[in-house]
Amino acid sequence: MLFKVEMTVRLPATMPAAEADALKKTEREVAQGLMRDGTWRHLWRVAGRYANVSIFDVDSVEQLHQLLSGLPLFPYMDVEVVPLCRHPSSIRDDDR
Ligand SMILES: O=C(O)C[C@H]1C=CC(=O)O1
Repeated sequence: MLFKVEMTVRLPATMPAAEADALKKTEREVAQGLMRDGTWRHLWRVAGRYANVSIFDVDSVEQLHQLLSGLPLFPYMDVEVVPLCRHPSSIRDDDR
């Protein structure tokens, strides 16, 4: 099942830089692990914002929720999830 997920990160201005850097480093490691195993298919920066648009390939909504809520930056994110299905006009065979 494919989902478009938009994550907007809002770290508190009062968070010490070292704590923010550590969270971002751990987040990157988790994200790259999920990208390597194919679960986090795409990760794009939204230009001009501390936000991303991602495509996840998961087995269930529960798996997606578990994954998103386990991200190190999750407590500081606004997350919007949109379910996707194949477009009948698509000529790609990697979008199902
Ligand atoms: O930077 C972000 O958009 C937040 C988050 C998503 C992946 C990652 O490494 O950090």
